[in-house]
Amino acid sequence: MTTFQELGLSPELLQSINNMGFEEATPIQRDTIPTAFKGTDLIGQAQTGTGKTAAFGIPLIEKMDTKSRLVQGIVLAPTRELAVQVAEELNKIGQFKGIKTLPIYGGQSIVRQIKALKNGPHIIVGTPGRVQDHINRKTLKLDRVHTVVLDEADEMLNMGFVEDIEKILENVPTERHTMLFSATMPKQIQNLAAKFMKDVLLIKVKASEMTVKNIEQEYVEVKERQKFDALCRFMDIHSPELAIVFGRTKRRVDELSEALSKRGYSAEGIHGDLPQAKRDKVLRAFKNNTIEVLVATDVAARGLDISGVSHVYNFDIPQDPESYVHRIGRTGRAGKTGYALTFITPREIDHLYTIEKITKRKMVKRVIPSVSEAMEGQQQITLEKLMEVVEEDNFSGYKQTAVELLEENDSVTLLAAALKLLTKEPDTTPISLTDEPPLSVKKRRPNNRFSDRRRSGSGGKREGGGGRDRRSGFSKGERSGSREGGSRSGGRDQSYRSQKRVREDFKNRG
Ligand SMILES: Nc1ncnc2c1ncn2[C@@H]1O[C@H](COP(=O)(O)OP(=O)(O)OP(=O)(O)O)[C@@H](O)[C@H]1O
Ligand SMILES: [Mg+2]
Repeated sequence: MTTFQELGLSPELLQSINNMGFEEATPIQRDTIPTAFKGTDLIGQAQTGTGKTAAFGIPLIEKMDTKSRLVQGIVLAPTRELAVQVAEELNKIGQFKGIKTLPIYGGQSIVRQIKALKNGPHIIVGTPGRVQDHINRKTLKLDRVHTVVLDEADEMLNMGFVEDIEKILENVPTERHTMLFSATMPKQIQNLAAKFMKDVLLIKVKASEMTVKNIEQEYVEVKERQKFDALCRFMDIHSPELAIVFGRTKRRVDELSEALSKRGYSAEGIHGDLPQAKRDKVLRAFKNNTIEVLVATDVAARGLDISGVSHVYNFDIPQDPESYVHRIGRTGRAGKTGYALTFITPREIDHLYTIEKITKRKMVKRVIPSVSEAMEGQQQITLEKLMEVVEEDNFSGYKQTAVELLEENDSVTLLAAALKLLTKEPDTTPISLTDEPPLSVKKRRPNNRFSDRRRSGSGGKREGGGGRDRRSGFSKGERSGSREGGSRSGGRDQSYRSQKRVREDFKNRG
């Protein structure tokens, strides 16, 4: 165990870390913070949800000069929501040192951002498009920046972003400290990264598997037409606290969230073609538990830290193993348990093997639950809710009516009727979902992945690895306004009940 004190943090940072409830450093924090303090360029790779943000955030903030009103540090992130989330975390870490971090991203009023930039933030967390926009307008100067971080570095350095990053870095002094972080770091991206750094050190937290152990991973083979009913049945059985359902395209997400709502689930969709205000609203509702199911493109696959996400459903198989790792990493964060289920159509089975090979982890095969199993699942949920009310013992106003009812009916009949009333029975409301063709082999390859993004057509538009840019389907009109797109967020605590439920689900699946 390594404490933050042992890592040599200043009293101000120790105070904020303590306020944030961090008791000990995670392995990536333990391994990277001392190296970062020395100013060595590094690539930090560790599994999803293991505290990479603070691993770069702590040294970044320690290096800030509070007396200066110039921007000294910049963090680049692939999506808007992730930029916001990272800025929030940095503001927490820098709270007692008086370090101000400002997120700047597309889709938000540029005038507001220009005003905020004049307030002298020490650190900027931005999406590449909007950062470039401010550089061009001369509303953001990076000539005093001494530390640069690329969060989700492999995503940032893919072909869709690399030119933007190069352009931004041209504005930063060459004498700088650069840090790259991600849960995945394909070899070719590591090689590319060397171009941006000096004597780079790869700090990789050793793990036998690429995904965290506490995420239960399963798959189910389904025909395209069976997918939706299968999803509903699985969700009825699992009863997720919060679930993310990933679809391949924007159209898919729209249709899926509408179909789920029709069937009585509390679901909303998020993707890069939605106005930023809508994206913010949906994500806020998900974090507040106002909605229980977030249907998303890969825009929500990277970095988002929403506690309470107990289940991830890959309704469509991800485009590549990296995307799989990040998608399922939205659950099972900070040591919590999680569950991920991937739908595979018969022609996509090879993709499953590739994912298993790269992640070094086998998924357990499931079969589609029957209607009666789904029904049992729902009854179980009703029972749990009922027993909670019984424990709360706050229903004396109903007792007289109960006594009267029991005079004319037997208790089993009454209870069964009440259970029926409370149970969400399997619903067969017709829905409309356009078939998605199976993922083809060539689209999986990282090098093709990016050109796929550029090619994305209108109907079933792909979002690409993060649904960000003109190249990833974030498309039109984002040059000056809302170019990058994307999405991520911050968190709550998973309740005991949901954890218990997850565990019980695991047991039920045997
Ligand atoms: N030392 C710590 N002790 C306890 N919780 C921590 C610690 N460090 C970070 N966390 C919390 O763990 C959660 C995950 O952290 P973070 O989002 O930085 O993960 P990540 O490694 O960047 O994941 P991803 O690869 O998905 O981006 C956050 O809620 C964060 O506040
Ligand atoms: Mg992260």
